[in-house]
Amino acid sequence: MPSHLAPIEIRLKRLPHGEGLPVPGYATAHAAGMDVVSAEDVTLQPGGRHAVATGFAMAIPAGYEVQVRPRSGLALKHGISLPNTPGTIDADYRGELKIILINLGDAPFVIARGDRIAQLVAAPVQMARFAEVEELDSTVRGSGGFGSTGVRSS
Ligand SMILES: O=c1ccn([C@H]2C[C@H](O)[C@@H](COP(=O)(O)OP(=O)(O)OP(=O)(O)O)O2)c(=O)[nH]1
Ligand SMILES: [Mg+2]
Repeated sequence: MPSHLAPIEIRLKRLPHGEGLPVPGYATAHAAGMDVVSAEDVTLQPGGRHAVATGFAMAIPAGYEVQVRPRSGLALKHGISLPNTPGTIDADYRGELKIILINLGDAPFVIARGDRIAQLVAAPVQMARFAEVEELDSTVRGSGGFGSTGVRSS
């Protein structure tokens, strides 16, 4: 296993209402995301959103984050997504992990406690700082953006 694939350890605290729920984990050997389940029964109306409890808090090692991503099956079949995807779990956050779900489908979506609702991807964080300057170096692109390279010539 390449060294960058060695798993990091994330301390996990089970909250009282997380009793009996599975620890988030990978469904297959090389899955990128750990499935996380709901700690509550909730119904999302079409267009509705809710911060769904997971029953866990965590302490991510400094220099890492956890990204919260939708599950494609729920997205495709039911229009269930995350309005803030990918959600960002900071290394210094000690509150409960919540999954902000939105129902983009046209039918109410019923979530039962224990249902897998999202997936968690651990990732390194490159810290940076801004150095304010008077002028920036010039490039071929310049200020072109937002589709500037997609314009057809004829
Ligand atoms: O889907 C999410 C997104 C965030 N969080 C928690 C962990 C994260 O560290 C904290 C803050 O998230 P974020 O920085 O995205 O939100 P904010 O609106 O900037 O709030 P804050 O001012 O608290 O940083 O909220 C979740 O539990 N689930
Ligand atoms: Mg923030």
